[in-house]
Amino acid sequence: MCDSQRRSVCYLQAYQGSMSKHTMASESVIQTEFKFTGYGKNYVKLLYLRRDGDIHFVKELEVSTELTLNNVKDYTHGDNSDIIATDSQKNTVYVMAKQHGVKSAERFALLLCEHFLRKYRHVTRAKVYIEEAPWKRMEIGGQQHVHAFLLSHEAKHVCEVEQYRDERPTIWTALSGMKVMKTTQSAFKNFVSDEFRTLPDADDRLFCTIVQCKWWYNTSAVNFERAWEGVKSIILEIFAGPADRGEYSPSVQNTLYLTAQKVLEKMPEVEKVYINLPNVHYFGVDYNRFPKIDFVRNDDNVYMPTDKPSGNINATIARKPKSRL
Ligand SMILES: O=c1[nH]c(=O)c2[nH]c(=O)[nH]c2[nH]1
Repeated sequence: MCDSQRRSVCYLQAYQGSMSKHTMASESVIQTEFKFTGYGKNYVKLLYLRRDGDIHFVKELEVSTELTLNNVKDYTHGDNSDIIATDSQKNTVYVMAKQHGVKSAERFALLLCEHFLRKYRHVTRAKVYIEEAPWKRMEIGGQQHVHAFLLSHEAKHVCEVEQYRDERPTIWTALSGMKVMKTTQSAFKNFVSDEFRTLPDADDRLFCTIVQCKWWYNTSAVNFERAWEGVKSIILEIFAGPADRGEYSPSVQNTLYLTAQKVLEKMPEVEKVYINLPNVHYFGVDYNRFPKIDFVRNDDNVYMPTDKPSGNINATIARKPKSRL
């Protein structure tokens, strides 16, 4: 059981323990223990528009809320008197967006958690998960448009804030669905050579992946928008290397590690990073299988793109605690 679950069980057990015997609905049937409860509204859709003169800013979000209460009488006794309806949670999202604006998904999630904990004393935990639609300002004639936007499918930005009463919030952000490819400067060789191996050593191969990266902050004093763009740039720079010559990768594993290391080096506000780099395979077509065709000899290559199976390579890497010496 993780720390946060343990905390919740304590809250719930404290309440169960304080209930008088004759109110324990389940007593005559079976003894039960609540491990966890949570309820909220999923995917509340919201478009926030801010006008700064002629220049407009948009944030389109899907917000999911979840609350845990200091009692379980709604579950055990059908007593709804402490329930903050999921409908009211949805309304809260719209009210807070209008009152405070949406500066970033993370800031808005922090604001909502704080609000739920401050307003309702019987809420012991609040969690807000947000997915952001990737609107980008249009560029027309090389100039940024003041009020026209294009939905970019480059990468998805999601985040989650979870906060227990009297504790600091835990905040993570993720970037996902970013498909990248390089056509050289990737190799894979010298791996286990036994009776199961058919894959030859590759000195020069094509490397394609769909990046998923999730990172945990150690503070809320962060420019979240800039941090997300910062992680994205690091991922691209490590993957691609310098524009004129690239960077050699001996394996997906090594590229993944170098990326995580750079994120932790460049961003002191990040404590831990998870990266998943599926190895999306492109198999070369074997033209020796067409002996009757006289092929033009050239250096061009033809591949068969495959979506499944893909290699699954991931790691979670954290900052090492400083030794006290
Ligand atoms: O970079 C790679 N890592 C692997 O673990 C692996 N396994 C495989 O078949 N191809 C690759 N490529």
